[in-house]
Amino acid sequence: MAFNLQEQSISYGDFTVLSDFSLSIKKGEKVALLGKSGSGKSTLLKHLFDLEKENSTYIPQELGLVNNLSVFHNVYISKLDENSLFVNLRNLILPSKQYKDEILKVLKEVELEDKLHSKIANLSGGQKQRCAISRAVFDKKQILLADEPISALDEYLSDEILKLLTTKFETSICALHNVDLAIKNFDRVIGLKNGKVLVDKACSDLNEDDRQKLYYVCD
Ligand SMILES: Nc1ncnc2c1ncn2[C@@H]1O[C@H](COP(=O)(O)OP(=O)(O)OP(=O)(O)O)[C@@H](O)[C@H]1O
Repeated sequence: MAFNLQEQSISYGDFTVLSDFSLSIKKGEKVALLGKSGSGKSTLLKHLFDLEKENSTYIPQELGLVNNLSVFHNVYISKLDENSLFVNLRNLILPSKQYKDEILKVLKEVELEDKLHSKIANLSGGQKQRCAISRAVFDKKQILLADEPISALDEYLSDEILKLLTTKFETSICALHNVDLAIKNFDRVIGLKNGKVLVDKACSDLNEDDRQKLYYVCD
C-alpha cells in the first residue's frame, strides 16, 4: 500500500478541510484528483507528501524553482542530497558532462532541451512548469505527487506530459481540473467537493452518472 488514511481530519488551525477522510492508494496506482478550487486537492497532496517524504517527489502549484538559476541547476537541485559538497559546488560552477547529458535526456522528454542554460526568470509559465516536471522525473522517486502540473500547457503537451508522469513513477497522484485528460491518462479518478469524496472509481468502471458528477465537481 502506498497510502492508507482512515477517518483522518486534516486542518489548518481551527479550519478543517478534510474531515473523517479515508483513502487507500495501492502501489502502482495512477490516480487523478479532481475538484474545483478550494475542494482540498492541494491539502491532501501536501499531507500525502508529509507521510512519504523519503519515497515521494512533489510538484507544488507554485513550482519551487529558483528564478536566478538555470534550468540545468534547477533540475540538478533534486540531487543535492546525494552528492558531496565538492561535487555540488563543481556542478554549480561548471556542470559535468555526465549530469548535462542526463538532464538533457529528461528535458528532451518535455521538449525543453533548448533551454538547458536559460535562467528560470526568462522562461514562460509553461516552460517553468516543464522544468519542475523535469526536476521531478530526474529525482527518480517511487511516488509522484503533482499539484496541477499541466495548468499552463496546451492540450497536446498536457497529454504528452501526463503520459510521461504516469509512466516514470511507480505510483502517480495528480491534482487536475480536466476531466477528459484525467480519464484518458489515469487508472482511477477521485472527485472531491468541499473536502468530501463524491466519486472514487477505476476509470474503466465509470458510468455516465459518474462522469456527470466529475464534470460537476470541476465546474
Ligand atoms: N495555509 C492555509 N491556511 C488556512 N486555510 C488554507 C490554507 N491552505 C488552504 N486553505 C483552505 O483550505 C481549503 C482547501 O484548499 P486547497 O488549496 O487544498 O484546495 P484546492 O482544491 O487545491 O484548490 P485549487 O484548485 O485552487 O488549488 C480552502 O478553503 C482554502 O482556503
